[in-house]
Amino acid sequence: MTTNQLVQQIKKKQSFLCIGLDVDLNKIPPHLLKEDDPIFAFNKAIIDATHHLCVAYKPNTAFYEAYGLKGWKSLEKTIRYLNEKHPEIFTIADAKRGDIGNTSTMYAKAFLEDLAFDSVTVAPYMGKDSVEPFLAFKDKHTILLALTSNQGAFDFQTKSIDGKELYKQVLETSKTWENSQNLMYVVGATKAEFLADIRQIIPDSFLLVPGVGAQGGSLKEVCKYGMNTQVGLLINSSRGIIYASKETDFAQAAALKAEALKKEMETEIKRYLSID
Ligand SMILES: O=c1ccn([C@@H]2O[C@H](COP(=O)(O)O)[C@@H](O)[C@H]2O)c(=O)[nH]1
Repeated sequence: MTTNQLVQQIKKKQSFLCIGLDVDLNKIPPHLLKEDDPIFAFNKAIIDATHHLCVAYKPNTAFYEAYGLKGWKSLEKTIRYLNEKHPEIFTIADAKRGDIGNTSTMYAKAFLEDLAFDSVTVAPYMGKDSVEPFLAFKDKHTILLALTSNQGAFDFQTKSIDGKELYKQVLETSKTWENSQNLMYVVGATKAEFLADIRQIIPDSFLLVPGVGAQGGSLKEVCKYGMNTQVGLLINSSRGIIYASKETDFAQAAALKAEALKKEMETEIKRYLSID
């Protein structure tokens, strides 16, 4: 999917919501455990109930890898279902990969070619040759960890080296890489106050922003400092949406949570932009 197609979806739906499909068998409604593939049954119900409210889905691959081959099959069924039924929706494999060049090429093939996700999250710390293999895929996106939502982000990412914070060096240096137009960046909603500085360096890039909902980040603050003329934000919520109920109404309950966030997004779009 091109960035332009993503922007068109945001305008059409007046939403920049990304729903995280982080499926934990201990948290899903017990009646689903009788299904052949409880993870896929859960995801399908959530997707069917929420697809009109969001522009992206983000399965975190850890929640599938934890269940071995079965989990990988559930991930594959989920992405195939999304690509077949809702090809207009942007898909993110939150896998946080990155390795020496030839290994990164294999990771990129796995997520962008075989599973056919639109994007994959990548850690920047092995540098240019570990990220460029992902960037080589046309109309696919590499979402680089810039400033993460967790407390540990302050251990390294905000530390100054030669007078500049490491996360800023990641942003600046990555702009010089081949096919850098295919880059997006992860910035945690819990770090909204950093967004003004971040926008000075990457005014036009899309940001994937996890951390609203369960981690307590503020959607309003993220929009205040992070929205650009094309919106430029995909705000993710996982647990805050998908685990709204453990009963048979779980998908409807998830849709209500998603709708509440989407309404807030509509307000923010109206506040800062006049897109239609
Ligand atoms: O900085 C980061 C990078 C990734 N994540 C991931 O996003 C979701 C957040 O889930 P919630 O349940 O809405 O808290 C999850 O998959 C994380 O691994 C992040 O939180 N922060």
